[in-house]
Amino acid sequence: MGLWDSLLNWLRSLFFKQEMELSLVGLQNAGKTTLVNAIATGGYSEDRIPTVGFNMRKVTKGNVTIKLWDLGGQRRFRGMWERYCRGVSAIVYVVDAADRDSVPISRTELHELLTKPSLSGIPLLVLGNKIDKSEALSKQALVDQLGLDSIQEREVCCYMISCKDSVNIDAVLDWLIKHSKTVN
Ligand SMILES: Nc1nc2c(ncn2[C@@H]2O[C@H](COP(=O)(O)OP(=O)(O)OP(=O)(O)O)[C@@H](O)[C@H]2O)c(=O)[nH]1
Ligand SMILES: [Mg+2]
Repeated sequence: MGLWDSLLNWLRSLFFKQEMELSLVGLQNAGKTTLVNAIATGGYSEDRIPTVGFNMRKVTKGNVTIKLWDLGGQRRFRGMWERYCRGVSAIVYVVDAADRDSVPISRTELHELLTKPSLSGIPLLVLGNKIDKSEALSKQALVDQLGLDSIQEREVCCYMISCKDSVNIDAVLDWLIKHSKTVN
């Protein structure tokens, strides 16, 4: 980026602050918390520490502040997904694309969530994670198996990512930032 562009960006950031609130949902072990870490610090860990209830993280990227609700994906926590998805700028639904047996359950939970009237119209970003694994589904297979084409009256986008190898994390951030709201 040239000096002139940097200066413009800096001036812009003084006047326009963007803010957004997001919820990350999806089954346990999909990689939601790992994604939050990838976005926040670029770090990756093999540790598996299930989220109990939820965690809130604030991440600032340029002049955009992102408030992330990282929700627990185990069955006992799924009932509270709706509450934490209300009023967010976007719902991010993470799927383990390499765990083929779990995809039908993931589909059911996603469509169940989207029937809630309180969440109507909220943009949906579906992320097929763990594409570094050889058994991961292709994007088209995931889109078909999740029934994404049948979702109406909201914007739906799908990316295949790997938190482990940092594949497409930039594209996710770009999408998120495009969906943030200017607050002043
Ligand atoms: N191979 C591979 N493993 C990953 C990737 N992303 C996450 N994992 C692993 O998947 C496991 C679960 O990740 P978490 O981020 O804890 O999953 P979660 O969706 O937050 O799970 P809950 O909090 O229980 O809902 C961890 O062992 C991660 O290291 C990836 O892109 N590739
Ligand atoms: Mg978690």
